[in-house]
Amino acid sequence: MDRIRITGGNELRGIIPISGAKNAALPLMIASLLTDDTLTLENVPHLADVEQLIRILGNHGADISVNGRRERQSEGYSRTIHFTSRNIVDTTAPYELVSRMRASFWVIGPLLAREGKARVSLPGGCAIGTRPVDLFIEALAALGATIEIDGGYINATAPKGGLIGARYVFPKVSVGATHVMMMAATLANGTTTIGNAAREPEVADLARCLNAMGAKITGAGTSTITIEGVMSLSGARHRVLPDRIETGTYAMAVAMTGGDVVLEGTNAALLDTALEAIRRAGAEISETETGLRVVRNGGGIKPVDIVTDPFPGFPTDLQAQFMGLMTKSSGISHITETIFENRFMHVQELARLGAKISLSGQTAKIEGVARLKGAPVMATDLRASVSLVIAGLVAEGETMVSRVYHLDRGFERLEEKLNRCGAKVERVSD
Ligand SMILES: CC(=O)N[C@H]1[C@@H](OP(=O)(O)OP(=O)(O)OC[C@H]2O[C@@H](n3ccc(=O)[nH]c3=O)[C@H](O)[C@@H]2O)O[C@H](CO)[C@@H](O)[C@@H]1O
Ligand SMILES: C=C(OP(=O)(O)O)C(=O)O
Repeated sequence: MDRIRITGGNELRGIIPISGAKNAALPLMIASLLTDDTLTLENVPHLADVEQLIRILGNHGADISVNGRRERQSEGYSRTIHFTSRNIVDTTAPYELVSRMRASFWVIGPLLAREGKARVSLPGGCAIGTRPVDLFIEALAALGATIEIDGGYINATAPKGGLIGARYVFPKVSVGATHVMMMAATLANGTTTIGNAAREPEVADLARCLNAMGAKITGAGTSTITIEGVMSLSGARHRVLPDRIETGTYAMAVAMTGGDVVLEGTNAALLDTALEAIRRAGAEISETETGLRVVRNGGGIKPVDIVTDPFPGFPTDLQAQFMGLMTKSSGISHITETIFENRFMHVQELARLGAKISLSGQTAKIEGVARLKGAPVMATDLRASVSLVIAGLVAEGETMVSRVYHLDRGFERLEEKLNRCGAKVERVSD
């Protein structure tokens, strides 16, 4: 199993190309099941989750071809991939495939809308909370589907004439359930209105792609989305938007080590709240022609309190990384997690490096320390693992991160991107 060895103490200086967003690419790939035509996606990141979803879509009958090419001068590595699901050969998404990744459950929306039925295993994904699927069930039932849970699977069946447009207000904001209801409603009879919809940029990106395929969606990116059902969707070509979580992660890494880095191919509007927190922590962030420039030349790291929230709030997917940054601040900061009930597993691992963190319910209190010291640590989930890398970049000596398969789910060529900017990060295969 691979591990990552970080030798701390180097500033970051240079250019980091930002990849296409994992959390946009996954629902976009799933949307290809809605049409018998070809959906071409550009800027798809090369990640374990993308490879796993390729296997899942293949199981439903998708024909998938990849054009590998380097897309930007300073070496972006994302790929263009063509997805063609001429026929759906299987409407079952089996446990062995779905249990490894939460987003694979979302195939339920397109399968149900196009084929009138779907049998999908209850999902897996990062162990950051219980992560129920009640909102998906309610949303699909609102469109007329009959849902049964049987042997760890959800069996969903559409009415004879297909799904029926409806008005549904989510009792709680859910990114995944918004994606699924929006996809399912594109082929429903009549108009669907989704209230209290997730406003994440990835939802708006999915709607842009669906509209390019012939869907009639307005309001995506706001909390009310309207979808006028159409008879069928066609193929399209769509570019995946930049990864705001990768952007925020590297911005926090620079704030941590000090230095001067341009994050290429991304933009501030994707993560305003997080950038504001990083600025308050002491980094300067400006927009450039090619992306975002992050600079911290001396001045230390200031303590900043944050609370995670659905977009446009501070993203839960950047909470662990921000905690990594705060371990070296000059005072006391508080981080409150409101989205997932078990997303503090990085606390005990950061403590191995010398961080001083105490937990009270959903709030962590971080007392900044003058020095962190390298140690063996274990990645517990995707974003937790990269918080250990951020801490390792300034820890004295060597930090060895194990279980890096978590990291490979969501960070494309992390070692290479950091090393080009002066870090010392090495993958060790046992
Ligand atoms: C692949 C992907 O895009 N994953 C992201 C997506 O996950 P995901 O779509 O799974 O997250 P949700 O927005 O659905 O979850 C938000 C909250 O709603 C709860 N909930 C959700 C569905 C449901 O049926 N019932 C229910 O109670 C969840 O347990 C959680 O407490 O959004 C999360 C919140 O921004 C991010 O952390 C994940 O990185
Ligand atoms: C939690 C995440 O992914 P997933 O929803 O697939 O578990 C994530 O991307 O941080």
